Amino acid sequence: MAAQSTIPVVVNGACGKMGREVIKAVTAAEDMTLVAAIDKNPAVLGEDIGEIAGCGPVEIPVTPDLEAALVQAQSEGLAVMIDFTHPDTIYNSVRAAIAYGVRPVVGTTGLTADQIKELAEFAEKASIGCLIIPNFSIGVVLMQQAAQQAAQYFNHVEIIELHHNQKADAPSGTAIQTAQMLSTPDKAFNPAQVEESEKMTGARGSTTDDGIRIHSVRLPGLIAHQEVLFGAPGQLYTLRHDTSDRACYMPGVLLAVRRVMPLKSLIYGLDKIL
Ligand SMILES: NC(=O)C1=CN([C@@H]2O[C@H](COP(=O)(O)OP(=O)(O)OC[C@H]3O[C@@H](n4cnc5c(N)ncnc54)[C@H](OP(=O)(O)O)[C@@H]3O)[C@@H](O)[C@H]2O)C=CC1
Ligand SMILES: O=C(O)C1=N[C@H](C(=O)O)C[C@H](O)C1
Repeated sequence: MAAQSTIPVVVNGACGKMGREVIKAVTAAEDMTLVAAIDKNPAVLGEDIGEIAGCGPVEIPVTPDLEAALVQAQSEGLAVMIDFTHPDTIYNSVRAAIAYGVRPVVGTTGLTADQIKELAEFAEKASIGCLIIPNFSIGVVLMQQAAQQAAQYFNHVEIIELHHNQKADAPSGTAIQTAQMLSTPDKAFNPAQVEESEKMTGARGSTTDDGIRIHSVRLPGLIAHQEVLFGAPGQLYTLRHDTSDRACYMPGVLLAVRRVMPLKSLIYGLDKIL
């Protein structure tokens, strides 16, 4: 069989904040062909997704029918579904893509650890690559790696994530992944110094099994930001990442589309494919 010239791509959640950036990036990528743009907003169904994304007409109408798009993509070669939708629907969409032989590249956050495990088993059985990437920006990977290093030397750490107030899930996928990356067997963070009592529920944030605190802020005016604060007697070490434009995620998204093609199982995190 002749090698395919471009990667057929389905974008799920195409009309959303991330979806519109992805449409611009995919249509500009020479090695990818946009096959379908899926969204559920009735007001935009049938409209040209290029017009909605602001990159000019691309003659792909917005449709709500993910399954038909997966069938079409699969018929055009080894295909990829990029998903930026909603925590409530992402599990079923990933299962559907794998069932149709289409490789999922998942930016949508909010999957539970159990769901990720099940999807990994499903992808493994189907021998289909799948990437779940809580954050596609290189700056966040570097912040997480610096935090991982610092966690070897500090016993006290709290994460503050700050996002726009349209965000459905809390804490952010990035904060959860960051906390996971700091975990090592046998280490409990933030050993209590006094007996604390919360006078308002949630004042001290949520706590991971190994004691890392995560605090979530939601405000208009924010995009996506995270601080990792390490404390020790006499010093504070603060790492911070700020997103000022969602374009920052696109190099990571396009890299993930290329990297998922030869995979036969699920990988979690951009750091694993750089
Ligand atoms: N991994 C990463 O680097 C990043 C991840 N994200 C994550 O991506 C997700 C989307 O974020 P964002 O773009 O800001 O959100 P938006 O709400 O702006 O966009 C989501 C889009 O998906 C549509 N949608 C929701 N459910 C479905 C469905 N079942 N089928 C088809 N379309 C659907 C929405 O339609 P409607 O408006 O009608 O609901 C909307 O158009 C979130 O989970 C967010 O946390 C965001 C930024 C970066
Ligand atoms: O909803 C967002 O905006 C973002 N979601 C991701 C997350 O939950 O970590 C990635 C980034 O923080 C932007």
